[in-house]
Amino acid sequence: MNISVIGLGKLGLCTAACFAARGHRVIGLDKNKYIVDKLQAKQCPIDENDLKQLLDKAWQNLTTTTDTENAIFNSEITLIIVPTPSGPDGRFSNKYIEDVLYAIAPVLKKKNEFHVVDVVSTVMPGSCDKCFKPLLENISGKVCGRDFGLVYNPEFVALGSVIKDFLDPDMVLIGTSDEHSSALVRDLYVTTCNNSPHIVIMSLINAEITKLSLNCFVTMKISFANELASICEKVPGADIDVITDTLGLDTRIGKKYLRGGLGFGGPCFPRDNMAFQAFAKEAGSEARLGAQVVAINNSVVERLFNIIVKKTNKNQRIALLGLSYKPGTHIVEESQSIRLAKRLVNAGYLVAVHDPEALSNARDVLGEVVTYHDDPYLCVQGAGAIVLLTNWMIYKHLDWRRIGNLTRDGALLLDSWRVLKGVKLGNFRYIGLGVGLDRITEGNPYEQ
Ligand SMILES: NC(=O)C1=CN([C@@H]2O[C@H](COP(=O)(O)OP(=O)(O)OC[C@H]3O[C@@H](n4cnc5c(N)ncnc54)[C@H](O)[C@@H]3O)[C@@H](O)[C@H]2O)C=CC1
Ligand SMILES: O=C(O)[C@H]1O[C@H](OP(=O)(O)OP(=O)(O)OC[C@H]2O[C@@H](n3ccc(=O)[nH]c3=O)[C@H](O)[C@@H]2O)[C@H](O)[C@@H](O)[C@@H]1O
Repeated sequence: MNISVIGLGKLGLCTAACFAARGHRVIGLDKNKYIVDKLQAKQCPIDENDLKQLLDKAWQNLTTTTDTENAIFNSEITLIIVPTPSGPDGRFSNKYIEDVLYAIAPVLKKKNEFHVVDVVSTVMPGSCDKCFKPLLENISGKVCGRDFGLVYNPEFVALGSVIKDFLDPDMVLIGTSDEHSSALVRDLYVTTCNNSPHIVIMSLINAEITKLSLNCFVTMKISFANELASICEKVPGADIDVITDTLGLDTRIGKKYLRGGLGFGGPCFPRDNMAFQAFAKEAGSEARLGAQVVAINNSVVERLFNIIVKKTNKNQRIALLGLSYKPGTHIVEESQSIRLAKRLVNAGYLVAVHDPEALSNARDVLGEVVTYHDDPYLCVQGAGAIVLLTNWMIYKHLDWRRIGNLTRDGALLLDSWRVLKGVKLGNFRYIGLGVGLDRITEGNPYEQ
């Protein structure tokens, strides 16, 4: 098929590369000159697992242009994958999508063949029917569903595994204005995915609500696990992992995204929850669970902070290991670790931080109020407490006996994801978040 993709960022370029590597002819368009120049030089401008190798298979079918008319005339479907930033009220802005639609609509007016406009960006429910469709119809003078098609086709991919998730999805969601458009988009995915996903076709509004509610449901699972973890902490002998691992065996629940720990962060989950609440309010209803999911997530940082306050002296250095919102990325947007760092600094603690990839991004957000370390052993030197935050694999494999000698005697070791369970440790007071203490000994109550 002939596809155009407008917006070649973290999701758009991976999408374009997947289609092109599977033999579809793809025209990519981005307003960022750096991205276009790099692609024209056959270089990969985005840091995402497997993208470089996929592009090697895609180059022969992937061209770039800065001309919208060229992109529309030479394709049957246009995917729009531009940002939809959140406003202060939690709603996503359609500004960038509208910019693209204003450029596409006059071309639709001129084009005689049927063309499908496929919005992939995450949008507020109601955007397609109330905003995109009237905009395109008014400017093109054509009728949506008859002369051109409008599709809402969000992706369920996580950063770091965008390509794997894209090629092996559980489902493909297609909201559509008409059957012809959904059939075209379905064929595009059938000929691209490695597996045979469920392909679900529905109205535009239902697809918009489905995308947002899926992310909110997943975060509800995470917050459930974190609430359970906070209860387990108070119960001698209780262990969050033993319980959630077993809960996950029930197919009504499932194991994925049920890990108690630091809570969720990043550029997607937190803002999707806020948008869902704004959407419910706008619809004259209320997302009561959603508000609790966010409150429980915020309280994880408070739990960590309170343990640190209780178990250390203010003049002791606190070493935070892991700053990105999850391992495998340098992104610190809405990172729980960054929140904890700010909370500690504001309370007067001396904070030292380490991360294998996110130090530079963290410095942009935190400034010089903490000390930054490339070497974890230097970060923990003389610390009264070490807090294991983002669960990078390297932390499990550090020489913990050596670290025991570098830190203060009996330093607190607070392990958000319990990665050190079973690891031989030095002289620490070890606390796994979500683990109740079954041995209370005077003077060193948290030793396990
Ligand atoms: N990154 C991800 O894994 C996921 C992203 N999404 C959604 O996809 C959308 C895009 O996200 P990302 O790819 O992460 O954003 P991004 O910021 O990495 O990329 C967006 C790209 O669009 C380009 N752009 C903006 N306005 C344009 C215009 N008028 N014409 C041409 N290009 C334009 C920008 O230059 C940029 O390269 C957002 O709505 C996001 O919520 C949804 C699921 C996963
Ligand atoms: O809509 C989006 O844009 C995307 O948002 C998330 O993707 P992403 O934010 O990249 O990352 P995830 O790997 O899902 O992790 C999100 C957060 O949840 C946390 N998490 C994950 C799993 C878990 O059991 N517990 C938990 O706290 C992680 O630590 C991380 O902070 C979704 O997983 C994607 O399906 C979706 O397409």
